[in-house]
Amino acid sequence: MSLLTENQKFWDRVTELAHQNIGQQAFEFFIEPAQLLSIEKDVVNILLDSGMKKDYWRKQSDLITTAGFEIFGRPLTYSLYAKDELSSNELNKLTSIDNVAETTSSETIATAPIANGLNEKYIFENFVQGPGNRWTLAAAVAVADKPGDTYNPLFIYGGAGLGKTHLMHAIGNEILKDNPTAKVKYVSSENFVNDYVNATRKNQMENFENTYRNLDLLLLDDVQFFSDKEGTKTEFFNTFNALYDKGAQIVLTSDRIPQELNNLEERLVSRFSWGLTTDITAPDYETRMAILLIKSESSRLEFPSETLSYIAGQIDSNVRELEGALNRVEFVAKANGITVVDIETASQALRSLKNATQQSLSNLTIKKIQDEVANYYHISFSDLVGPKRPKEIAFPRQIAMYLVRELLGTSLPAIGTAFGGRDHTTVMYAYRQISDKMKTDIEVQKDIDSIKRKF
Ligand SMILES: Nc1ncnc2c1ncn2[C@@H]1O[C@H](COP(=O)(O)OP(=O)(O)OP(=O)(O)O)[C@@H](O)[C@H]1O
Repeated sequence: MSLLTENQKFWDRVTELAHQNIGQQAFEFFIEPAQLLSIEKDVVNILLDSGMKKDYWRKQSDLITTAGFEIFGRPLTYSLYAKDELSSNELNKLTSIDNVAETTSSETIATAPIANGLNEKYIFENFVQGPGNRWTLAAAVAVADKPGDTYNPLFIYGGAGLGKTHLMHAIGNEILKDNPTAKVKYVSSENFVNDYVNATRKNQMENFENTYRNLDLLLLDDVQFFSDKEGTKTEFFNTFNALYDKGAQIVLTSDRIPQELNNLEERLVSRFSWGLTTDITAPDYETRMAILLIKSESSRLEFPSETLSYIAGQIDSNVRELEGALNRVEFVAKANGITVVDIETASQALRSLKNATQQSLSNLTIKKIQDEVANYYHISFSDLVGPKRPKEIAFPRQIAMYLVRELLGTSLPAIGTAFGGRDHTTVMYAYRQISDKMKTDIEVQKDIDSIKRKF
């Protein structure tokens, strides 16, 4: 029997099962107009006439699972497409896919469709280009154009809230626009580790590997938070190799350069440099203004340019905070029935935002700062406050002392006591060292920024 007939048989069985289980009207409305596009490995691609029917179909996994077992001897997952959500180009591409089932696969099949994790809001079109992100944006566009070809892996690093995640999602969304059946997955490093741990616990490693090693595009965010446990590191290494070897695209982000990822193995870090490592730095004034302009357009309020300029002048190192400031101003304006937002309103709103930040710092303690710093640099608390002096420990210690002084205003002798009874001149030296670096060293700025975000 040909594979094509097998597919048809499978689809006939799906509709037959549906007929038996649901009412005639629902059957005619939801099931009959649906079309089988293709069956690729474990995934059945189904085309609906309307996107509003997706919810109904999402609840019909039993039909697909049962028919999958009956015809192919294994459960299948499914992906839904809707004619009214696709451009004619996308539709043509989809409907020209050969209806070939790869029935030879002996892999264990996941029972739920793979969620790609993408946020559709993050696209290239609404990413504002500026001197701080120009090259990274160009690289991201090139990767989306020719995944697996131009820069593989693409490693994006930079400080908090500067658009790394936005660009990652934009790559995924763009690739799916060109190829809706591409297997794309966005995942934070933390969730990758969670998925792995859950899979080992539930004895579902084959599922895990099926999900991750069959991707066309893996977007792995914040690799600095990757667990340093042996098992997960090895799994990540193997996943990386499997994807790279089959030409799948890998995009990674981090708040620091690969060489400073102490949590990952050397052999993995060295692979990151096979592709392109590129950074994003803080937006200049013009870029901040352009971002504010775009974001304020979606509000029903009017923002004269001097107000936007005022906001852009207040927050200069983090786009997420810039957005937060704009939201805050919008909120205060709306609460006061203001439609044209003047500088006075903006400054009032941002004053209360600063107060709120101070409020959150009021719960901060020296111990909390020490713990976060130790955690960030993957050293123990006792090393941080202990006598050891190698650079990997002395530098985090200086950072922690700087933060305690900066955020809590603690006296130098008291800081010395909290760090293992050190002399106040040592603390002063540490504070000066880091203050100087903060003016010129982008890596130190990024580290401090990331640690502060934890508080
Ligand atoms: N150039 C830009 N144009 C438009 N929006 C931007 C730009 N840069 C950042 N943003 C917006 O700022 C917010 C924060 O960006 P994003 O989450 O991508 O930062 P990040 O670098 O991944 O930060 P983190 O390291 O903290 O995860 C998002 O809402 C994003 O859309």
